[in-house]
Amino acid sequence: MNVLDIRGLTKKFGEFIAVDNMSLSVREGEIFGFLGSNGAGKSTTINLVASLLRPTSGEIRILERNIAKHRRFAKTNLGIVPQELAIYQDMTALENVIFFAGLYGLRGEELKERALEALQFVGLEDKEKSYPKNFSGGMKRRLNIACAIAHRPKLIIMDEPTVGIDPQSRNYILGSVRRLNEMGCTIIYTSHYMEEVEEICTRIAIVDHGKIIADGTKEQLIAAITDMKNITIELKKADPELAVTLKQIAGIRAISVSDNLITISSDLAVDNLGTILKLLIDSGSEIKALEEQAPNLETVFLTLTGRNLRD
Ligand SMILES: Nc1ncnc2c1ncn2[C@@H]1O[C@H](COP(=O)(O)OP(=O)(O)OP(=O)(O)O)[C@@H](O)[C@H]1O
Repeated sequence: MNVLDIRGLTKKFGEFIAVDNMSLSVREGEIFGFLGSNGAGKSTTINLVASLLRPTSGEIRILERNIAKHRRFAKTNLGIVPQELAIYQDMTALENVIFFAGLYGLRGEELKERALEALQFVGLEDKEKSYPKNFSGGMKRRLNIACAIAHRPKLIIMDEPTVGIDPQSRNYILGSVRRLNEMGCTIIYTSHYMEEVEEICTRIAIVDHGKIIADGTKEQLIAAITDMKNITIELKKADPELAVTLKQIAGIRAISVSDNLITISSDLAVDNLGTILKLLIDSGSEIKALEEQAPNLETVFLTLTGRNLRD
């Protein structure tokens, strides 16, 4: 069964098209990765699924029911972990979870039990009476998750839940995504961290300019570009202008320069390493490391969008 179906979804802000005739299905039991660089349209799509925005056109179905016609059904079956923390600083951890779970229709003892269970799930059971203003970034993120899952939704959408937190909390959150999935939840996970998506997602969609430009398992996505290679070059100092000159070299399909790292997606069949090296040396660049690898998910993203995920 499909937990989510998006058909021909478009969202315009004035003349600007943020989501462009998007179609997508997420099946029960998947951990579905939604990958896209800044402004690709991920949060707008999520806000449309959450009914926080109205589509310009198109249809969204949750568990095969149109969300515009079955608002209550959609709400009770969906849990959203928003990108921006949505918690009240002047309410205790438990009060926060009770407040949000209450919005989904839970009441009385059941509400309190589920709220305590959700706090336990994210490892904050001993913090029920504490105020989030005293929490670390990672604890606030975990509380944010507890608020979204206490009503036991079938579909949970997490919008970059690991941004700016310590590695321990990050691992805790990734572990909880897996446990939620094992308990029967379908998860949509958006992230800027390719390695997280590679680690936990069973299927991945790449979003660019409001469209899904590729969709499949990690292996399927990589198999589509086996004729490519990935070249990474670490320089003492990388000038973004280098991308423009490197782009002229035969075989190079896409380049990204971030910090001191140049990532190149190139045709496997073209032997261009010598030309690349000569150009870098002629430009006065100091090369610290150079590596040629088989394509990975980063290469797929770079080849298809022409950008690095974090550009
Ligand atoms: N309310 C709005 N009014 C006008 N433009 C908007 C509005 N909301 C989003 N946009 C634009 O729509 C595009 C898609 O934004 P969106 O937030 O969906 O991207 P995203 O993929 O979630 O990016 P990020 O990773 O930065 O969150 C952006 O260009 C953004 O500026």
